[in-house]
Amino acid sequence: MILVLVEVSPAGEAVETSREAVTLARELSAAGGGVPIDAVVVGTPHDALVGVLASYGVRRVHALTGSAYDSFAGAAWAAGLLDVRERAGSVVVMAAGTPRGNEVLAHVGARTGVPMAANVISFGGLSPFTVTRQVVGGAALEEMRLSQRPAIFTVAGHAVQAAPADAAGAGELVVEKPDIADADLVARVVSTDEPEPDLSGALKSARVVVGAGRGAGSADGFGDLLELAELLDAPLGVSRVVTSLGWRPHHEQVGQTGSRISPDLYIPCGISGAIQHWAGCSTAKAILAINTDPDAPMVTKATHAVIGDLHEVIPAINAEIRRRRA
Ligand SMILES: Cc1cc2nc3c(=O)[nH]c(=O)nc-3n(C[C@H](O)[C@H](O)[C@H](O)COP(=O)(O)OP(=O)(O)OC[C@H]3O[C@@H](n4cnc5c(N)ncnc54)[C@H](O)[C@@H]3O)c2cc1C
Repeated sequence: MILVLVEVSPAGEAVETSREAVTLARELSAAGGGVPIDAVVVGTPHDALVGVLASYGVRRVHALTGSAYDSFAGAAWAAGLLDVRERAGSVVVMAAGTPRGNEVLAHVGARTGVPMAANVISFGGLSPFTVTRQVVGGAALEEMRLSQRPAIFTVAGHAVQAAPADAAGAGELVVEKPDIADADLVARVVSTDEPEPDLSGALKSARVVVGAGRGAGSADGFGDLLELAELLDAPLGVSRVVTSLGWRPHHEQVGQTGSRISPDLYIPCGISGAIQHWAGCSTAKAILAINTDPDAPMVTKATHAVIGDLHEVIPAINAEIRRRRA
C-alpha cells in the first residue's frame, strides 16, 4: 500500500500540492499493478474532502484525531503516520514537499532509519525504485534510488499536475486515535499570526514575465520595463537585489526565496542569473535575456539574448510594439 499524507486547508480542502502528490502516487500504484493508495489527514475531514480524495483514486482516508492533533507537531504527525503504516503495511510513504510535508517525513525517516528524498519531481520505475528530485534549491536534478522500505519521499510543488483518477477509489473513512507520547508534543505550534496576503499569484501563473535586476540602475529605472510589462500584459518579476534595495516590493521577487515561475516566455533584463534566481525561473519554456554582459550566466543559459544596455534596448522594443499595433 502507498500512504500519502494529505494536508488540509483551513477551509477543509485537500491542498493542491497534496493532490499533486496523490496524482504521482497513482503512477507508482500503476507500476506496481494497482497497489492501493491510502491517505492520512489530520482532524476529522468533511464528507466533501473524503469525496475529493476518492475521486483521486484513494481507497481509505485515515483521519488522525485526538487532542495531540489540535495544533501542528511534526513528531506527532509522524507518529500517527507510522502507526497507520505499521498496521496497514505500506511500502511507500509520501507527502507534498511543503515545509510541513518535509518536516513530517524527515521525522518518519529518522524513526524508521530509512533515508528520505525531498522534492521529487518524477518517478522513474520500480526495479530499482528510482525517483528524480530537485537539489540546490531547484537549480539541479538528482536521480536517486530508494532501495530500503518504506520508500519515503516528498513531491516538489507543481512538478506534477493534480488530476482526478479515471476510476475513483472507495474513499472509506477510518477514524484513528493513536497514542502519542508527550515527547512528540514538545515542539508544537502554540500560536499563529495572520499571514500577509499573497500578492504573487499573477507572477506564478503568468504566461509572460518581464524580469528586472540590478541593471535597472535605481528605483527610478523601471519606467520602460513597466511599460514593456503593460504592453505584453505581463507582470514584473525582479531579482533579490532589487527587493533588498527597496526598489520594488518583495512579492515581485523570483527565485529560491521568492516565487517560482514557469511562463512560456521570461524576459530577464539586467539580471545576472545567479543560482538562487535561476532556481525560480529555470522551468520557463523560453528565455530572452537582455544584458550588457555576454558572459552573464542568464545570457549563456537563455534561449535568445540581446547584448546591450536595457535602457536603450527596452525603449526600442516598446516603440516597435507600439508601431506594429498602431
Ligand atoms: C540564501 C540566498 C537566497 C537568495 N535568493 C534569491 C532569490 O530568490 N532571487 C534572486 O534573484 N536572488 C537571490 N539571491 C541573491 C543572488 O545570489 C544574487 O545576488 C541576485 O540574484 C543578483 O541579482 P541581479 O542579477 O539583479 O544583480 P547582479 O548579480 O549584480 O547582476 C546585474 C546584471 O545586470 C547586468 N547589467 C548591468 N547594467 C545593465 C544595463 N544597463 N543593461 C543591461 N544589463 C545590465 C550586469 O551585466 C549583470 O549581469 C539569494 C542569495 C542567497 C545567499
